[in-house]
Amino acid sequence: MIEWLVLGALALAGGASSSGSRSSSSGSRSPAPFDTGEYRRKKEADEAAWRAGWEHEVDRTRWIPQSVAHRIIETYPLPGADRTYFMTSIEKPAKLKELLAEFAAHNLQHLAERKAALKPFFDTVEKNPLTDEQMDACICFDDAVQIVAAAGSGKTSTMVAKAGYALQEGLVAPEQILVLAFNRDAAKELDARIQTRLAQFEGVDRIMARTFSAFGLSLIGEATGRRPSLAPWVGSQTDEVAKIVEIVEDLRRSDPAFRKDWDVFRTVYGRDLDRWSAPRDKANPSIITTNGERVKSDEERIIANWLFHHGVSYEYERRYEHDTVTSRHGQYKPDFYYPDVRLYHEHFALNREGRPPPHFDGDYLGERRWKQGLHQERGTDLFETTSYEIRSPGSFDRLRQELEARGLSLHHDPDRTGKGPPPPTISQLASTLRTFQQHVKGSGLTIAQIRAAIPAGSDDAYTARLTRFVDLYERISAEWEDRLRAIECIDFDDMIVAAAEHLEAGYESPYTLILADEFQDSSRGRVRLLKALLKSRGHDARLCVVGDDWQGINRFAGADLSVMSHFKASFEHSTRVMLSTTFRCPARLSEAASAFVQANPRQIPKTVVTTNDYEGPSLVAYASETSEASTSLLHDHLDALRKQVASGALHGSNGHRPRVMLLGRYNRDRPADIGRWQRSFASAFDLEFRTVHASKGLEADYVMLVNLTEGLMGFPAKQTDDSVLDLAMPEPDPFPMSEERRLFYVALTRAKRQVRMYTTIGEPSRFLMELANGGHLRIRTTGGLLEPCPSCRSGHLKLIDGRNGTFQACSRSPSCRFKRNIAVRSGSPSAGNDRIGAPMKAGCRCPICGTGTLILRDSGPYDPFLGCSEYPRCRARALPLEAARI
Ligand SMILES: Nc1ncnc2c1ncn2[C@@H]1O[C@H](COP(=O)(O)OP(=O)(O)OP(=O)(O)O)[C@@H](O)[C@H]1O
Repeated sequence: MIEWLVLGALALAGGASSSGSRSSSSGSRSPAPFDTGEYRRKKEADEAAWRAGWEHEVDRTRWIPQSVAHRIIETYPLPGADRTYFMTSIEKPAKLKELLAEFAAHNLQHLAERKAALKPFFDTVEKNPLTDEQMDACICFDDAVQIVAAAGSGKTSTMVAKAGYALQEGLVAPEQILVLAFNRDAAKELDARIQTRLAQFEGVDRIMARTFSAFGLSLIGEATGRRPSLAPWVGSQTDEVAKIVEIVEDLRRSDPAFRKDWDVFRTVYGRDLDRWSAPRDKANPSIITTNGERVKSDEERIIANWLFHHGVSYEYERRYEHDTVTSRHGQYKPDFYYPDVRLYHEHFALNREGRPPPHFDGDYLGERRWKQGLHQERGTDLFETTSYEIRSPGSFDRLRQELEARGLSLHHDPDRTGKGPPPPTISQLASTLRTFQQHVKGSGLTIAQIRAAIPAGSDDAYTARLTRFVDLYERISAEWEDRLRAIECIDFDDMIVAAAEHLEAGYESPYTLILADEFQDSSRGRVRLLKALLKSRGHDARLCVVGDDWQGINRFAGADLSVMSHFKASFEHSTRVMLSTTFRCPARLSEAASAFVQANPRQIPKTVVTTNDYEGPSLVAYASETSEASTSLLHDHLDALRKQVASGALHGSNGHRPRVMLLGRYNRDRPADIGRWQRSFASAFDLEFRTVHASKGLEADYVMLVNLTEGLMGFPAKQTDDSVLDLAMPEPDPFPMSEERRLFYVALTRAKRQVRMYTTIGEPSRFLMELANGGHLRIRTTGGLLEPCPSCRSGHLKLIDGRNGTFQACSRSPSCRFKRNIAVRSGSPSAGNDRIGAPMKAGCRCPICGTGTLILRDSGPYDPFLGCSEYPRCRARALPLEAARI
């Protein structure tokens, strides 16, 4: 549905006509206290004269864009003379609304007429006849149209058809059409599709289909007569990151102050902190320091890493030197102890006002007083830090002073290695810096503006890290610019900005229809370029962008998803059109994927419907003991598919060979045997491996998501949500892992039939558990089903043989304390049975009576079941684990 036309529908329902002459009584909001015949005639004459003044500006054989109504209201004095400023300010908005409704009603009829008249064209312009909403998107020629599309809704078809529609109707000449794409492959595909599908139009080869960058470069060349050169290292994310690494290494060599700042940042502040006010993510139970200790909080990890890299000898949670066990207190273990100077150190999660986070329960401040009193009473030394202090710029100043005052000498050693996870590498940080730089340059931000964006006084902000990051960025980006200048080159961000500047300074663009694909991947720099293209043509250019904010996965390359939600604010007189029919995913898959991605309330809501009536299971998951077992299961499944194809039981969709796509979060997820598998299954189906990023825009019958586990290199990946990026964003997205969530959505929506997910029992991905929790799938294991924990929603339930019988507990214990008694008294009274609510292993202790043993009974009229050895005294029954296997 086209947003604006709702107004037209209302106008039509109210009896308004779209003809040029209208009675003022139908829409004018002017008060008429003495509405005599003479007054009415005068009013009608005024209205007719007013309309006659501007009617030549309106082409009623075409779509009338909203800007026409706005221009009329601004240019032509309202009907009737002698208006006061006050009357005009009241009447103008009402008259504008009336005119917009009138034009919307016209457009609604125009839409219906053109659909009917051009049916043969719309049925053949693409491979499949266009749907109603695709035709709407083609015919709607508003000033700026935003097509918000679902995955698999035929975005490319719609773009091609829109260019074809414009040519068919003579709205533009081929050389006035500009099609912009995000990357080279997409630009090539669009160009090829336009050349084949629109071959009947003369001059179709003059349609310009380019990437934003290639277009920017040629525009600068035409505007200045000197085409600029791109630096040899730009264009590939890998090369750009390598350049940052080179700059960092050079600066470390040449500047000792930089070296120190960089090394301290990498080893102590390299990883981000969770928000102070949010409960800790239970899916991440262990926080491990570089030295290898398991600590209770991220802030403790940072303190420990600072101590470790400064060579301070410390003990974490060592037993206090005095016995403190009473009826109320256990043995006290202070957070840190410095044996060389006999100093205890407690770190408290307190904000600037001295309050603990809202989710803390218990008497946290009382505990603190107890600890302070204890040290005073026993005459031991206590040093305290708080969250506020550690997160503030001078985070470790007091601790350093205290330790040095006691005679310790501190030396930072960035190369010290421990048993725990090492700090991020130069190249990992360089990647974050490059992404940050793309956002900063794309938005034209200055260092002062970035510094001003560092939140002051917020409990959650990690200002110590943000400040240091911006200091480093300032040095590195200055060096980047120097190196560009030295070889008289520019980078892509400069190029987009420079192209926009030429247009803004008066260079006239020849394009009157601008189509931009994958708009969700645009930076603010690209939006500026599109605005400048429109402005350079005055009123006769139209923009149409196609995007799916649910598939915004290029933040790492400078994309700023807020361009989608801010479209209305960025482009005057815009309209939104939805493409909500997917031709790809089956209903259940589409529903699960839509619910999953919309868990983030920032995503634009839409209801996706599907034309795919595949009814088999569209989402299945398998958890194995090890990743090797998981790969072997995947191979078995591929072999089973091969057999089904060979026997004729399975075919590809639309008469094609079946296509199977293995997807991984990283390249390293590629199965080692993929080459061999491709050869041995070649007779049955096409098989390939891709990263999820590289699968964008593609589809397959079966999608198999491998290595779907938690962890640093898992899915979701941990390092993509760095909060430093928020400093360069107009509207940071506070929803955790939002970019990874969208990436997962992209993976799910590649499948035309089924998505199979492969994980391990120990570390299933939280995304997978969320789907299981939402009832969208069941996770199969070799031992039965993996039931998600209803409390933390990221762990799964395990059977535990306890002193008082068997119970279920969360795999994330002790971080998640969920426990459940599995005995359920639900047997019918006549049978008198006690059903056990989870499949059990034969031979384990009966959870109902606690004394008997569960024995497999497989004789008689019933399916095999486990019964208690104490029968008939105990009538417990359970499903055996083996029978639960699917
Ligand atoms: N009107 C239509 N009727 C039937 N099938 C269509 C129609 N339009 C497009 N399709 C088919 O839908 C599938 C998805 O199209 P396409 O790849 O263009 O979608 P997309 O919106 O670009 O997808 P994604 O956003 O996931 O990259 C293709 O197989 C295409 O041929």
